[in-house]
Amino acid sequence: MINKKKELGRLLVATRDLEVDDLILTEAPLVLGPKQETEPICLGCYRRVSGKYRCSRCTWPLCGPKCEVSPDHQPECDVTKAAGVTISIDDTDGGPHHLYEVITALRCLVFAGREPKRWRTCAERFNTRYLQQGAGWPQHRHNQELVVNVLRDRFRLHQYPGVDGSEAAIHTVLGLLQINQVPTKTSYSEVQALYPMASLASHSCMPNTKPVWKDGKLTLRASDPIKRGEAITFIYTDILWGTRARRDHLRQTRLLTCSCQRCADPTELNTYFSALLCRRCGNNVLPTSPLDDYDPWTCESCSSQISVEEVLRTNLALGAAVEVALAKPSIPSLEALQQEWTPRVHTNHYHLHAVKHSLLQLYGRSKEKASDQEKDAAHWIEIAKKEKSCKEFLTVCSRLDPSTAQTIPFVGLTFYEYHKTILQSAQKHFAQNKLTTQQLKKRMLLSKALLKKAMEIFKHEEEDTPEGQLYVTCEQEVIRIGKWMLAVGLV
Ligand SMILES: C[S@@+](CC[C@H](N)C(=O)[O-])C[C@H]1O[C@@H](n2cnc3c(N)ncnc32)[C@H](O)[C@@H]1O
Repeated sequence: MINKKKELGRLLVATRDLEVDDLILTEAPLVLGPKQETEPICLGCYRRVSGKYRCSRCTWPLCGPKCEVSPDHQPECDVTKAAGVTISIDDTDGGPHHLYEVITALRCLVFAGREPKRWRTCAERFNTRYLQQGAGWPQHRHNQELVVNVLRDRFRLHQYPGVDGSEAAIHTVLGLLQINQVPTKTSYSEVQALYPMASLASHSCMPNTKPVWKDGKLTLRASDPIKRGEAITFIYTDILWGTRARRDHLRQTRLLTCSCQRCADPTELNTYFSALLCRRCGNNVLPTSPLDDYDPWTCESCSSQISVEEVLRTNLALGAAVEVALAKPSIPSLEALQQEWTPRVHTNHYHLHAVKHSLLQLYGRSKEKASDQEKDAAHWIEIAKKEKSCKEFLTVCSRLDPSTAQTIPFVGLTFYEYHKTILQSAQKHFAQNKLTTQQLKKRMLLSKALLKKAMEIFKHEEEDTPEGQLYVTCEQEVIRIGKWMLAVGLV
């Protein structure tokens, strides 16, 4: 049901008490398209493209002939062909390509021209805060140069029959998209979409829904119990960022200031996800009043304070170092980074959390397929570190995202990596007569349970995605462990 609240505007509320996994809605998008900033992707299915295949009608890079006739691709295909434009995107391996910035706005305008009544009914409900900012909005100049001018000068959208391609109309759809688009994870990449209902859901950093994209539709299920009358919420930022980073991002992209329970909690649900360490006594330094951007941070123990500017400088420097290290990850470089920064920030700090996720995949990998004899002391040290990192990573994620709805790739993969540590050390200790048969059986069952946890998390993922493939690997591994248990007489 659509409701209204002074501080939130329109919002969706539950019309009855909902249990976890209860269906809230299933709906097709009004318009779906690439995010404004995106790498070259197929405009039919949203896979990364190599650039080798071009649409025979319009020359946009696609992944093959099937996508030429995809209904999603038709608006820009028609407009590009009519304008006689040849698309030249040569560097498909590089980063985002500016030409993609026009696509979703163009699709909205074509849709508005073809189905004016449906567009108007929905657009009237959408939030227009961005539009009220007009040319004062920092994105306005960027949009003018890279979307409005391109759509008019190159694609001649204003001359395309039945479409309002005026500057004002283009800025309006860009404004509506900015605030009301729902990040939508298709099988191959994250895109943006406007939905008649889902676009009205409000934001929370502790969202209560689980979005699943299947067969061209968004299905929304409850990820937490939701009481009748309570808001249905999404997260419009990254759940694995610290509070200041999330709040800044939300203010810049959605013009909203979040004050949810996590944002208001200095410890971020007991994770210490943004905590720094005190230079004087080494204890946690936390925001004194987390919803105030200018208040200094205070040490929990000795009460000494750090200015917000220093906090931001520290996060910026650590973030930059992590970005460099993760671009070419290796155990020595990531461990060196951890060692350098753990005296300054909490071990759960969000930037170090990302480092941990990379390390937990790297540990034990080089000798994973080696024979038992080849697995030396260094390998077993790595396995011990891997197990510790997996446990720590999962503990933090379970507090920030108990349902795992928002952290599927990270948490699912970590459960998979975790099972390897239990399996390998159990087999080693059994071979060394350090485990009884019963203890071995318990370890094997734990290892299988971890795999099943990963499978549960990946169960909705398509088979040709990395997560879908990992689901299959987990399934095969469960069978392999079962056979091994049978062979050694454990079952
Ligand atoms: C996707 S729209 C949601 C529908 C919107 N409430 C409306 O009135 O049309 C996002 C906008 O809703 C408002 N909003 C959503 N969640 C909010 C929150 N947690 N705190 C403050 N404003 C919020 C902000 O104005 C934000 O830009």
